[in-house]
Amino acid sequence: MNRRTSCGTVGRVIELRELTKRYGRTTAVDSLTCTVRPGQVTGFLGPNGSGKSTTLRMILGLVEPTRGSATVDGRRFRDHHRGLRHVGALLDGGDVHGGRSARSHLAALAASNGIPRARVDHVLDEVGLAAVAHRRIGGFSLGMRQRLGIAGALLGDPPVLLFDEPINGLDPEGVHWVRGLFRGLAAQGRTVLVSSHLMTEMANTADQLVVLGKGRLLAAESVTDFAGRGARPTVVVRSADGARLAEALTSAGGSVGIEADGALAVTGLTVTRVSELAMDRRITLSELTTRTPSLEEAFMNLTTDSVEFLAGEPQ
Ligand SMILES: Nc1ncnc2c1ncn2[C@@H]1O[C@H](COP(=O)(O)OP(=O)(O)OP(=O)(O)O)[C@@H](O)[C@H]1O
Repeated sequence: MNRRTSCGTVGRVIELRELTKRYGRTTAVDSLTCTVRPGQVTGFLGPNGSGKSTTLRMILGLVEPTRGSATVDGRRFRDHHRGLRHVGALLDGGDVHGGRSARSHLAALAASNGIPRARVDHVLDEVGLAAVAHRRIGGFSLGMRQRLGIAGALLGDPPVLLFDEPINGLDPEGVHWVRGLFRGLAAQGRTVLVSSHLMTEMANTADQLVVLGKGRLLAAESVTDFAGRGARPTVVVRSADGARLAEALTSAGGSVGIEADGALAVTGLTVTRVSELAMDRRITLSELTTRTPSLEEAFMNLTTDSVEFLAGEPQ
């Protein structure tokens, strides 16, 4: 990657304090308090409609909070006077003038933000659009528009970067590229906040997670801690004497479910305890393993109660 490590790039802390936005009777963001730190990629996760975009817009001063505050480096975005040179953002990749070329779009953005023109070709190169820089944006694929939006965010070489659903429309090569880009930006000491409604997209990219459900903070912790807390490991145990085993496990305080293939799925007891209980009763086991929930399962467990519409639910 051909990036300057310039700009005295000391990343900046984003602080959200009791941040709240109401639209009529809808509370889009509800008393959100959290800190997003430099030098790491923070995944901003939540189901559709959980308030991610509204939060990003409040950080950028595009939406006025009903209550609370969103600051970068201790000040509101609009008090920084450095615009795109302070915080770069991809909000909606499709939201550009289709009649312009990629280069003229970025040149106009550079001019209105006091950014040197040389940055335009630099970022076009960085996002892989140099060869199509002269083409009209109207003919761009969704993936190319996303890349252009990312170029716009990088244009001011800012210490703070916000990306709203940046992976939408990117092909697998694009997804791989964008992950490396985010990690590289964080390694340079920048603050990188990336929203997504899919945990799988964040699992290999983010160091930290901020998880929202119906506008409320559900979790703010490292990916590793999140993976460990989502649900307790399940002990999977199999025996020809399943009914007697299930009874022993239940009376010892375990919760026992029966899998489609007849194995027992036990929570609330360690694998050692399950083994002891079987031995005490001389029950022979044909399988004894533990299953740790995937990040995706942990995310689903945490957010299921806060999705706006569940499949199959009457609307
Ligand atoms: N301008 C608006 N007027 C009224 N309601 C709004 C407005 N913007 C957002 N909302 C509502 O606020 C809630 C949060 O929306 P928001 O777009 O911030 O969520 P999100 O997590 O970004 O969702 P998605 O992943 O679908 O983009 C939703 O219920 C949405 O309908």
